[in-house]
Amino acid sequence: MTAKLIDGKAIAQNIRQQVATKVSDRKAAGKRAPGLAVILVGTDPASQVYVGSKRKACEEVGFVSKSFDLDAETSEKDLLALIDQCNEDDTINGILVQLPLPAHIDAAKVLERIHPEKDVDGFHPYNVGRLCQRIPVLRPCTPMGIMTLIKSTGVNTYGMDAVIVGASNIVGRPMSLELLLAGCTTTVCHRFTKDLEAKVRSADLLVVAVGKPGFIPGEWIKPGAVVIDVGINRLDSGKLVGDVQFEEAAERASFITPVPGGVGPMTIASLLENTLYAAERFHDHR
Ligand SMILES: Nc1nc2c(c(=O)[nH]1)N[C@@H](CN(C=O)c1ccc(C(=O)N[C@@H](CCC(=O)O)C(=O)O)cc1)CN2
Repeated sequence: MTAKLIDGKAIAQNIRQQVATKVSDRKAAGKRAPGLAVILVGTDPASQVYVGSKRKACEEVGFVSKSFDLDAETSEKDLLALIDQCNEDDTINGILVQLPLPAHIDAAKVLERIHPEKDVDGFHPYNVGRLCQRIPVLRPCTPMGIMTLIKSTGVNTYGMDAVIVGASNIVGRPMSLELLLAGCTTTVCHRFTKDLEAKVRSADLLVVAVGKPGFIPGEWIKPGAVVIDVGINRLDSGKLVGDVQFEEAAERASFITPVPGGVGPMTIASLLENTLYAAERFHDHR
């Protein structure tokens, strides 16, 4: 392997430590611990794991974590009423609704109901619009964490050709806005993209978020490229792998994220940063 590994686990741990120190300073100054409401609808096993990790991370940094576990049959109306209640609650600084939601619930409507100042996932149209206009406030957690990883490499992103494979609302689209803000010329690829191989081969910086194991062959990687793999795919053997063929890609890239231990831990670290930011910027006067 010639690429340097970007150690997301270690970088995330460092952020968590910094957040914990700030929370304990707040408490020493007589301020309330930030509160995060984590809402899970249904019993999707992966969502249960992620929500469990988020709640544990909150407790470890000294936040107050409020858990709402709702039945898969919960109506959209009841979920919206719970969000209204959290919006009104002064002890809650951040509200997170774990995705995906069951099919009978309109996710866009639910995310739009969260008050933008408590939208620590950064999915509300207000916050996405702010990022689009180069005045970000609360930023979507996975792309925000990826920007922290890219910064840690010391590479200068200005003028880079960045290619993103995957155009989801959670990763691909906000990622394109982050990279544009960081001076990249950005291409977003999706299922209708023609000649994906040529686009990937042209990338100085490649972000892949499609959820298909080994989808990008290592030989497509441009020599010296920075490769960020967002995919987390569990094989029948139980092994976790990304969307990029890691060993082959690592022979060509300059920097690469591993799976696990790359982007995943940064999603939770960014959530903690956003929750602390929301408490300090919007709610300390209460
Ligand atoms: N409301 C949200 N829902 C979802 C988001 C989100 O940001 N907000 N993102 C994903 C899932 N996700 C967080 O919710 C998430 C995914 C992965 C990890 C992580 O730490 N992964 C580890 C491996 C964990 C494992 O063993 O499975 C890693 O990559 O090292 C954290 C959070 C969808 N929903």
